[in-house]
Amino acid sequence: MTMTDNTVDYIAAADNSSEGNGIADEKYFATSDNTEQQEKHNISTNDSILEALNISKRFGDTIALKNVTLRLRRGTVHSLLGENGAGKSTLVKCIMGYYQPDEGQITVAGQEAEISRPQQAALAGIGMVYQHFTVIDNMTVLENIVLARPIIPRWVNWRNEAELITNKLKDLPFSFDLKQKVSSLSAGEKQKLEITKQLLLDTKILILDEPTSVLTPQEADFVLTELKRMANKLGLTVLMITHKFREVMQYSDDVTVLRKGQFVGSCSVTKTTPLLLSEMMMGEKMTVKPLQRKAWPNVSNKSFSVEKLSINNDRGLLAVKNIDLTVLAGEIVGIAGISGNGQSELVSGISGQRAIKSGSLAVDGKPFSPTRKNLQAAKVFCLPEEPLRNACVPNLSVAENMALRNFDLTSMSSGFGILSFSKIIQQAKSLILKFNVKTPSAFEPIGNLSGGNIQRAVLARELSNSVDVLIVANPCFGLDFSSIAYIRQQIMLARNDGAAVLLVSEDLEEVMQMSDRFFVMSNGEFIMESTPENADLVSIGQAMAGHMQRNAPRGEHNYEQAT
Ligand SMILES: Nc1ncnc2c1ncn2[C@@H]1O[C@H](COP(=O)(O)OP(=O)(O)OP(=O)(O)O)[C@@H](O)[C@H]1O
Repeated sequence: MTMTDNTVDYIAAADNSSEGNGIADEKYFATSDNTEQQEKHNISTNDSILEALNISKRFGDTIALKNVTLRLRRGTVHSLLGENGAGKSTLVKCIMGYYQPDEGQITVAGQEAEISRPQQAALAGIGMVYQHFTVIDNMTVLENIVLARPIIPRWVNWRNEAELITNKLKDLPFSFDLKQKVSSLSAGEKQKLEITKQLLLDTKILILDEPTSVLTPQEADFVLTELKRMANKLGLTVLMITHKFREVMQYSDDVTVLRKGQFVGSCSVTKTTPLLLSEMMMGEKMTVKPLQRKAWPNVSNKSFSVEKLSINNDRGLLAVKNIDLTVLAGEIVGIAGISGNGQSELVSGISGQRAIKSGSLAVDGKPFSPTRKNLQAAKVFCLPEEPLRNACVPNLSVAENMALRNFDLTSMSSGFGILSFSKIIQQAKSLILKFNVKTPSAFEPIGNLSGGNIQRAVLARELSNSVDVLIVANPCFGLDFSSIAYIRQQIMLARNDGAAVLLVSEDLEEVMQMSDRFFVMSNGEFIMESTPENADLVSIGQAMAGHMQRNAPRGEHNYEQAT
């Protein structure tokens, strides 16, 4: 086994090293004897609770997984790392029975497991918490818990169920009022309910897809501490897809890295560092350029403002309550907050996707109505959250999606109002190159791209013209660190070029890093305004969790006692 001095003891995948696939690197791929290496480096194969062995999966021409092996030790937290498109979701979907691997084998507790449906995974003791909530808002906590079972009885004795579940909850870390409607839970509570649903199913192997993305920093620490305790003390096994090195280093026992659909390495976290992990993910040393924030740019671009704005949610209830906001040209104004506090209604309202109940918008001081035509004329662009759902047509090609903003302009016509497909393809090819979108071709349906590449494609479309106002919502949700660095860089460049940028984000770190000033939004209102230099994470976390009195004077934080 060849190791450089500063290289952690990576464990090699069975056969990858000999295939000359472009990933193999001596320091990561040292031997073909996987078992021997694992035992040598203290990741004993004897206590494996789940093994996904030599898994391959192809979608048409795309090789999503090639000969990937993952071993989970009983009673550990195991992180699965990889760039966007590395194959993490495909691997866990193969384990959960959503996909059938083309090759390979899954074993649970040493026995080969036939998992062709998620229900079979549940019966084998494997449960998953997805990146987006699966709880049903209109039902109670109790109803959601019972409905999560793989087999639901025709007749449910709700009184007995309530008693049974109340008793079981005493042994679990999160508590709930079983009669409470899920719609009234915060995002953090919903996430705890998703985890609890699985734990109550007697799940032995819990798979989590970016479990902390909707949590405040304090909630994230609490949830991960509890899961690690349950793993190390009670024998639960946790597999966590994450892009956050802090979570890997602080809360995981082992880590496996995938790159371009292939196994790169697996080791105990005590034997690695974030730098080495990033190198394993990227296949090269990553140098993330620090964000270059220009001193207030001297620009003549337009500002964006809203006055006394109120917007209803889908149920007709007031979600945005009478807010005032001005974003000047050349500044990034952040809006921090836990999801479900009016941010998505705000973004959809000001970008013309939802009716405004009352109040007004202005660009450069002039009244503004966000119709498609006006957005184009005023150079207002938007990167909404979940771009696949909110800014794309999944079955249309990457090229067609990239042309959604300008297909009806004369510049994209071949004359007589006829669409020019060659111009659409030409535009896409140049944007794919410029924004480094990884896609088999411009003709690929955009829905087949990985999350990060969909995000890049939409950003490419929105930033391809000169921008006066840019509205972005959770731009880096679910992205790997290099895509995050890239997208933040692009947003900062737009600001430096004079765009007025409104950045709505549930990622506090992002708001603090990017904003010139920011608000915290809770229950439809701005309850705090500050600059990143003048605020601390703990106070903002408390404000986000709603433990701050509304309408506190600027810069003064009046907290109710945190519960
Ligand atoms: N249903 C599908 N049809 C076609 N291609 C797919 C499909 N699902 C995934 N892929 C492709 O397989 C590869 C792996 O995707 P996957 O979603 O597993 O990556 P990931 O590591 O989970 O990425 P992300 O972090 O962005 O979620 C990507 O190239 C993706 O475009």
